[in-house]
Amino acid sequence: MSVVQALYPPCCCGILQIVECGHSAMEKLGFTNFCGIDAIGISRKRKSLLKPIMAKEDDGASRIEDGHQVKKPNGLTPLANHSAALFGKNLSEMSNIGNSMNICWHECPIQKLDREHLLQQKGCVIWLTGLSGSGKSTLACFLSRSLHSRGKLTYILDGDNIRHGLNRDLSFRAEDRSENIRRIGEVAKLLADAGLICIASLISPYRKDRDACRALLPEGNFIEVFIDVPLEVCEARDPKGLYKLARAGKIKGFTGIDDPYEPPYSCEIVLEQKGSECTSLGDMTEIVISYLDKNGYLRA
Ligand SMILES: Nc1ncnc2c1ncn2[C@@H]1O[C@H](COP(=O)(O)OS(=O)(=O)O)[C@@H](OP(=O)(O)O)[C@H]1O
Ligand SMILES: Nc1ncnc2c1ncn2[C@@H]1O[C@H](COP(=O)(O)OP(=O)(O)O)[C@@H](O)[C@H]1O
Repeated sequence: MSVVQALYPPCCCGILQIVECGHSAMEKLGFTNFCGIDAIGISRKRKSLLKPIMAKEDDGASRIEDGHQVKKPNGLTPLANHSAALFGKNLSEMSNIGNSMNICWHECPIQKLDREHLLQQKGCVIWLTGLSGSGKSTLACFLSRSLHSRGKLTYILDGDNIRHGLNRDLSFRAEDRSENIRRIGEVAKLLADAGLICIASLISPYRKDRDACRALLPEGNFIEVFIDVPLEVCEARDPKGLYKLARAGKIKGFTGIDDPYEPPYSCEIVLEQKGSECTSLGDMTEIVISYLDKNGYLRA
């Protein structure tokens, strides 16, 4: 008898279970045998859907490979590489990421391109960065409305809004801002992979955090838009009265006052003021949308 950790039911969305299967049950339930290991499956036809991830043969002993004992903390031993090859998978795909041990990436036959075809657009992230009061949230809404009217699916990730839920545990200390941006970057990546035009609108004051989000996405999928509005203008707008509080020392570490904002060295789009005039929201929207159009994001 073998113990196999496999997807059950054996399909992409199956639940990972440890299944014990013996020879007698095997035939009755249509279990299959591969590489000397009895494992659960529906039929031989569906064998390709069966993705055993780790197995421990019933002697319970751990294997020695290259002079090392191969045993995972949960007591399961990796399948031999020839088993992995049978499924077109290499055991090196088993990963430890951060604190997550023994995890494995699962592919689905419906991919980003299929979703893009359905939506007739290309999934991407428009990353709006700039000081508080520079107009990020307003532009995000203008963009969303304009794209919506062209039949394009968008979703806004607004820093302020995400801090009401997913990121409510984060403060405005540098490391928390970084974590805020990292999480939003990861969510944006998922939305872009879903085929959406994701509009992320957050101060994201540190260059390295924005660059890290860019690095999460395929080349060309991260469109950084710097809303370059001077501090004096933002401060004069002060729609929430936060600059006033920051100047009075009632808010510590306010971006632009006593916390830094690092403008991008190079980014896809810079929306600047024209002299003392603010670029109109209509013009800003048009600049971003023509960039998307010219670069093929508005078709599949
Ligand atoms: N200390 C400090 N510094 C900057 N901003 C502050 C601060 N405290 C509260 N706020 C309010 O939080 C909004 C910014 O949230 P973000 O998630 O975009 O910030 S960051 O990217 O993590 O820096 C920001 O919203 P916007 O004005 O829309 O940018 C402010 O309303
Ligand atoms: N291009 C613009 N010209 C003039 N006022 C603007 C422009 N963009 C935004 N505003 C105004 O500036 C204020 C701040 O805009 P908001 O979108 O809340 O900025 P942010 O999200 O960057 O804090 C709002 O009162 C908004 O109406």
